[in-house]
Amino acid sequence: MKFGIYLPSQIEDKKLPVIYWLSGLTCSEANFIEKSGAQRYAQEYGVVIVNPDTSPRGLNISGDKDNWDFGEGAGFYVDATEEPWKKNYNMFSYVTKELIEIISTNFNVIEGTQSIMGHSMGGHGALICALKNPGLYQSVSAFAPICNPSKCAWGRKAFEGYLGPQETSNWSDWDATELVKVYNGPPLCLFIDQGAADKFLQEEQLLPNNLVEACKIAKVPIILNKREGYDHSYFYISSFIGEHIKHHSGYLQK
Ligand SMILES: N[C@@H](CCC(=O)N[C@@H](CSC=O)C(=O)NCC(=O)O)C(=O)O
Repeated sequence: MKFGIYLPSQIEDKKLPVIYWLSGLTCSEANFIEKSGAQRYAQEYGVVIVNPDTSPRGLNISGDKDNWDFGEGAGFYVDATEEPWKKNYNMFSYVTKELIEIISTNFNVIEGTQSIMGHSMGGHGALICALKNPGLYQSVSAFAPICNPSKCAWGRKAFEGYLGPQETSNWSDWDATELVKVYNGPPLCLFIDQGAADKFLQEEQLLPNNLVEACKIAKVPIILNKREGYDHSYFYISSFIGEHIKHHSGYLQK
C-alpha cells in the first residue's frame, strides 16, 4: 500500500499531530498531493498530513479494474466480507489501525493525537472512521461526503459488492447517517463542506440533508458549509482546505 506524507519543518525539533486525508473514487495517493494545495497550511499549522491510496492495487482480482466506482481506486473504506474482496479489501482496518501504527512507529508524531478528513467517498470514509471509533480522532471533517451510502447508487453498488445484499448484511454499520444515530462517545462535531453546484449533489449521490436530519435527532453537532457556485473538484477542495486544517489544528494543538 502506498501513502503520501507531508512533514512540516517543525518536525525536526518536536513531535507533531497528524491529520489523515481520505481521497475519493478513482484517486490514488497522488491526487491530494498534486491538487489540494494542503502543504502550505500543514506547514503553517504544524501538522503532519498522511494520505493513503483508496484501495489495494495490483492484485488482479477478477473484475477489479472493470468499474471506476468499484474495485481498484474505490475501496470505500469498509472491511469487505464478500468473496473475492474480503482477503484484501479491508480499508477500514488499514486506515484506523495498520496505517496509524506505521506512522507512529516511523515518524516523529504525537501518538494518539490525530484527526481525519476526506472527500466524497473519502468523506464517507472519514465520517465512519470517526463515528465507529469514538475518541480515536480529535476531530473529523469532510468535503462533499457520501453521507448516506445505503441510499445512493455509488454506495449501494459498493456495499452490495463488498458487504453483500442489504437484506442479509449490516449496511447500517458502515453508513454515517445510521452510525450517527447510535454514536456514544466523547463530543464530536461533524464539520462538512458542500459545493452548491456539485453535479453529484444534484444526482443524489451525497445526500447531506439526510445526515443533518439524523444529527438533529441524535443531538450530534454538525456544521454544514454550503459553498455557492462550487463543484466537486479539487479546485473546490483547494479553496477551502486551509479552513479545514485550521479547524483540526484547533483540536490538535490543545
Ligand atoms: N470518473 C467519474 C468522476 C470521478 C470523480 O469525480 N472522482 C472524484 C471523487 S468522486 C467521489 O468519491 C475525484 O476526486 N477525482 C479525482 C480528481 O483528481 O479530480 C465521472 O466520470 O463522473
